[in-house]
Amino acid sequence: MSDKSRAIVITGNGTNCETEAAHACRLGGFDEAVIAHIAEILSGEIRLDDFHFLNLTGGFLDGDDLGSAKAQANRLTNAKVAGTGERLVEQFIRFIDSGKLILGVCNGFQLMVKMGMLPALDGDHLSQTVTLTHNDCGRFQDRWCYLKVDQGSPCIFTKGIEKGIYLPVRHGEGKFLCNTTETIERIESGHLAVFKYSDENYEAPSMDFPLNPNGSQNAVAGLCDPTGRLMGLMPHPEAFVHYTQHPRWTREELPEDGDGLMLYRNAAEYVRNNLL
Ligand SMILES: NC(=O)CC[C@H](N)C(=O)O
Repeated sequence: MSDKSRAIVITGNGTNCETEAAHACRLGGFDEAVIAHIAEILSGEIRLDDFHFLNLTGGFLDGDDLGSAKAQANRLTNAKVAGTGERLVEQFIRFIDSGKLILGVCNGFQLMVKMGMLPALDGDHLSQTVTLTHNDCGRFQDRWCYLKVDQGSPCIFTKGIEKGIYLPVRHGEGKFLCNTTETIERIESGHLAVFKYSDENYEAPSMDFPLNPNGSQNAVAGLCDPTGRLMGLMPHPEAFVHYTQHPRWTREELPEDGDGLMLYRNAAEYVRNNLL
């Protein structure tokens, strides 16, 4: 592979925000960010092996039919890559095992949990143990949320975030739920619940609507796996990379960078330091 840091954004079957995700990767410091249709990957034209950072974006995969991202999770788990004899999921596992990074945003987070990539408590990235389901309020939520960061987390994307970040959510199925109490306990004790919906001072996780827009268990908004290299979150970091995207930018003094940019900067730095 070249000495350039390379990000890939997978699109198709109902994704959106791919242009924003690729822009955030470039702004964060990646030398290249390629937007690839899932068909180009399944046809073997583009290989995940040629990239360091995989982005699974937001959207409405298969129209959210069968539950958000469920059909795509089944497709990606079972589909073969043309001309190679291997299943696409083998490319995913090789990607993970070679120390690379994956970020799933919103529909991409839903896809990661439904494929089993997160939280992957025992290092098994293909068994589903948690889900994201219909918001408690019964409606789509489109609003900005305060996300308290867990500073004890192994997550590589959140290094240097002091208290929390402010990002928009746009989803109908963002309620995080675990299959058993043991799962949530292990997520908590491993500091894998990287972001929690909180009050505006990032002091305490909140179960109150609308601070917590969906009723997520333990107010979980984002998760990482035990390696810290795989992360998913319901809010959209790519939607706040510059201060003019903030809802009150004409009235408040804000730094140039939007809060979401930090995740992409950290990813680019990690790749430069560990994978090139
Ligand atoms: N913005 C998104 O990615 C939406 C995610 C998903 N389709 C939902 O509504 O829950």
